[in-house]
Amino acid sequence: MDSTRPAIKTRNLTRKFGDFSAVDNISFEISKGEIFGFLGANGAGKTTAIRMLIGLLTPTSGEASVAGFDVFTEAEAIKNRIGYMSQKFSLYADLTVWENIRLYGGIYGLPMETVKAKADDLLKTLQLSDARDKRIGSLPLGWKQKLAFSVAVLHEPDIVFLDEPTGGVDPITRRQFWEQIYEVTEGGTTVFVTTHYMDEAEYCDRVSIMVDGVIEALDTPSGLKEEFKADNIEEVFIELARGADRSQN
Ligand SMILES: Nc1ncnc2c1ncn2[C@@H]1O[C@H](COP(=O)(O)OP(=O)(O)OP(=O)(O)O)[C@@H](O)[C@H]1O
Repeated sequence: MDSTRPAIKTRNLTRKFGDFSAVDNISFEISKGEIFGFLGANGAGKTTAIRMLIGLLTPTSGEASVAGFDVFTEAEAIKNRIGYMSQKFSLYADLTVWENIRLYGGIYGLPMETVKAKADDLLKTLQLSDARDKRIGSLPLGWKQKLAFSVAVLHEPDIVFLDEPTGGVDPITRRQFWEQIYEVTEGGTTVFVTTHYMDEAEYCDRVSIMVDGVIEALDTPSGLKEEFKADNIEEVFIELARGADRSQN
């Protein structure tokens, strides 16, 4: 991918369901290798935005390109250049660790030799070599998440989309997960991540905060704290999300 071109670019990207604007004119540019935190309360429109960016949902209006491809006309090309992981869509619980890696390697079109070599490497790095033939369903959640991330970047995508990747695990396990994120960005991969954990927002290069479908703030964590005269991102988030109609929080 051309390093001068934004990894993701949107302009007035909008998705309506009937008269309801789930995502309302969002605009931003994300650089190659950037970690972009996409925050918002429940129902803010994060998943809808991600579904448009990964080519699963057609926008109602606006523009967006991902890895240089247009979301309206080149959705298939986008799918080949991205990785995706969410709490809801991840690895197959009934397959073993190795079977999952092999399956995804096949889906991504990698040669079997490459898949084997990558599997050896990643299992060693994650200290999971002994779990190679264990069913995914039998592993602790934190391991499943680390493995799901490794599988989502197996094909060395330009961009990886992570939708609440660390839900339900302790802070130390989440921190280890973020070490993996930093590692892939060193190789130039761009990370687009949603989270409800505000400490994780501080780990991002830039953060946007979405309220009722609209991006209300977008800056570096330190820039946001300065702008809102807050000690941490949680305070900024609460200040903005307080006015939301959609959130139950
Ligand atoms: N297919 C759909 N039809 C109608 N409304 C929808 C549809 N998908 C999402 N919505 C609505 O759009 C709004 C945004 O939903 P979305 O799932 O994008 O929010 P979110 O920020 O990802 O929330 P969460 O953090 O709870 O996952 C919500 O009010 C939701 O009910």
